[in-house]
Amino acid sequence: MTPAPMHPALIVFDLDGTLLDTHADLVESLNHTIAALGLEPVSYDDLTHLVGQGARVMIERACRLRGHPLESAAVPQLLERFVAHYAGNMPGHTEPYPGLVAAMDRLKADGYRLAVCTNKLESLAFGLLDKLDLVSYFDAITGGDTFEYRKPDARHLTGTIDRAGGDIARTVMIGDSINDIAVAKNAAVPSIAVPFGYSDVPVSSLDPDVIITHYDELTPELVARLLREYAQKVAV
Ligand SMILES: O=C(O)COP(=O)(O)O
Ligand SMILES: [Mg+2]
Repeated sequence: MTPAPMHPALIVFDLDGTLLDTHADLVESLNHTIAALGLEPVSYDDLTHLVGQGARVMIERACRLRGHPLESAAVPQLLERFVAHYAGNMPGHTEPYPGLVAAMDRLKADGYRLAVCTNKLESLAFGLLDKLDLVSYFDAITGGDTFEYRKPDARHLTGTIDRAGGDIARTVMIGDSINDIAVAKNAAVPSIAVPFGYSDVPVSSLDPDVIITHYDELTPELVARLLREYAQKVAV
């Protein structure tokens, strides 16, 4: 009997703080948004506590931080202000992290598929990756509004895997913060954490399977080993 063809292995990336260093533009657009309410700007240090659940939650958290909790009716207009500013300035100061593009080239040359699973709005994620000429690397790009659920709900990751034509048993999730490692655990997928993003706690405390400090470490061999070891661990 001919064995069933294996799905190509898939690497699913978080976006903000993982693929791209977006912090300067997030802070700028957030401060532009809350300035409409006369609130003092937030800083990069604040961002690690504000980002993670998409723009709407980031705006709500920033206003609360500045002592101005929002009525829910006020949110849509502020979200619109944020999106218009952010989309109008893309790509701004945003850049891929060092070594990312070379790592993606290496993995694709080895037959890996790549996808993005972010809590950023899908249109902003797609638009930003497009401005940076990175869209063609990915078989799927899903955002916090693509489905009716988002990270850390396992279905955001499993839905991304389906769209990318991947197989959950041959998928690795890579991210910078708690939602990414939690979604991987919730979906029973191995995780890689990067410490250069926007986590408000050390990534080691999130208990990822591997931590890489630079994309030079993201090799086909590392991913293959991680998939092998995770499968053995689950089988025990
Ligand atoms: O925009 C956010 O709040 C989070 O985005 P991320 O999931 O790509 O880190
Ligand atoms: Mg992130």
